[in-house]
Amino acid sequence: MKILPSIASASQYNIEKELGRIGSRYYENLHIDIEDGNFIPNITFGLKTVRQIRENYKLPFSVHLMVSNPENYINELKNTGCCIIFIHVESCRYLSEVLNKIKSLGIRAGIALNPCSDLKNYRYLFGITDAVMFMTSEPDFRGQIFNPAVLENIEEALGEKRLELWVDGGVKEEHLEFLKKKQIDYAVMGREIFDRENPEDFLKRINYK
Ligand SMILES: O=C(CO)[C@H](O)[C@H](O)COP(=O)(O)O
Repeated sequence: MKILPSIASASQYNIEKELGRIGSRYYENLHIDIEDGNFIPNITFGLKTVRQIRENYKLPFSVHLMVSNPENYINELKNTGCCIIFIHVESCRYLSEVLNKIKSLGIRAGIALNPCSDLKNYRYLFGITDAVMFMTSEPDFRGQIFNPAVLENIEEALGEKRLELWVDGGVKEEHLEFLKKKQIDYAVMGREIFDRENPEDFLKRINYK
């Protein structure tokens, strides 16, 4: 399992400095939550900020669109070095259309599920989606406490299908063993990384042990 830092949980006042604190050696890509104040109440980054980070930072981005109408963001993200874009299953009507649009740009496409959504209802997308992300807490400032119950029925929902599995929300070091047992491939971590005195050392320790 690989750990990815989520820049939305860093100090928004000091993005450049925060990127310096995590360096670029000990993780695969930078996780960016784009939140629009509509799909969820909080607002994080706009596309202009994403483009400016791109100009000054070399690793790929995994982008998590926590927005209404994610289809409006896809073209703009084309040249920003995204390795994967997640759209929320609750955010638009025609999910397969948006996933195919992302893939047509040569970017991997994933579905993200809020804690209340049941993966079983999205099995029809298993042939299209490259990955599934489970929100392991409610998004935004709603406590964001890791809830293991979100992952209770994933084996049943997945059946024989082997999809790349991600988790995001409230993940702490103490949850990593449980997540490995659940065969999670990527765990996104925000506060657990950026609230540390030396986040780069932490990434080195958990990703390279
Ligand atoms: O910001 C978020 C949702 O709004 C995400 O949950 C974030 O990527 C992870 O943050 P944390 O690990 O601090 O819960």
